[in-house]
Amino acid sequence: MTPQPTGPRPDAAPREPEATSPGARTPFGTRLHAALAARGPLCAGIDPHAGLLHEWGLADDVAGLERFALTAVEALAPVVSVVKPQSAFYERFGSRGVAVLERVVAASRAAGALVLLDVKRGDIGSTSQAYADAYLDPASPLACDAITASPYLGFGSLDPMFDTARRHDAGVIVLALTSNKEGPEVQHARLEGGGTVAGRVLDHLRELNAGAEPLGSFGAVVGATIGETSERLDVNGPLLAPGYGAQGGTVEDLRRIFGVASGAVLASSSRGLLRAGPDPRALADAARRANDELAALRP
Ligand SMILES: O=c1ccn([C@@H]2O[C@H](COP(=O)(O)O)[C@@H](O)[C@H]2O)c(=O)[nH]1
Repeated sequence: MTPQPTGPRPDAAPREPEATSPGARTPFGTRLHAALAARGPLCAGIDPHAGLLHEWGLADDVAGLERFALTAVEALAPVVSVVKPQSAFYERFGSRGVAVLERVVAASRAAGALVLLDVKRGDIGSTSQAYADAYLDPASPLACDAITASPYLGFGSLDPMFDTARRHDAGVIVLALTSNKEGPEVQHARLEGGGTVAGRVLDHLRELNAGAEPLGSFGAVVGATIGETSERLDVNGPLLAPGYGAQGGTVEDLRRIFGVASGAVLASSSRGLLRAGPDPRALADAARRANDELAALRP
């Protein structure tokens, strides 16, 4: 199958208000706050699963990947506040897959969406710096607005990412209470001084975001599927909620879990949304419907 051009189609749906302020020195949290108000809380995951390529009538190869990902971007990036490509689905095709990811990032930003790259990086500090240079420095070919990070080498090992993000007005969203059933084994573990591992991550994020207005740039991943939690989720930063859609999380779950912090929620759906394709209009309509139902989260 021949990859299609990514420019706007003459019959494309009208674009929602601009989510970003290109070129402006504006912190990620401020840009996200404006994007949520302009376009709503839906974060569109662009995850080219082999099964989805098949459902769309595409081959599970680089040409299929490119067609799938760029069609999804063309349909969704003009509509949603944030696009979240999951890096693994591009990396599985090696350097040519990563080249497609670079185009996904560039085309999404050109269409006015913020790009949160889901890479869940975390390592010793010196390597964390290299990850920060790869994803958060505008000079890098894979520079994004924000990335996901894993704190399990110790929260402080992510400092180079936070410092680099501050320098370049980018964001870092850290795993706290993930949507998968295996997460609690580590995240609910109790610390010697009291509290849980997840609670400590949330405390660190609250400290990093102290005084930031209207929203800090350092956020937490808290799944829409976690059920009940007694953790304080108000970190004055973005709350990325994967698990909405295909994993079973609903708007009601989000309201119950996040309560007063619901205004900072970015509800992420990948498969649930992408199954509306390959028709770009059907994809864009599915995103609008999701944003309409998620409007119940706004204060
Ligand atoms: O706790 C987490 C953290 C990240 N994810 C990622 O979000 C999407 C979910 O995809 P769906 O198709 O909407 O289930 C995927 O990229 C995961 O890697 C998560 O699910 N849970």
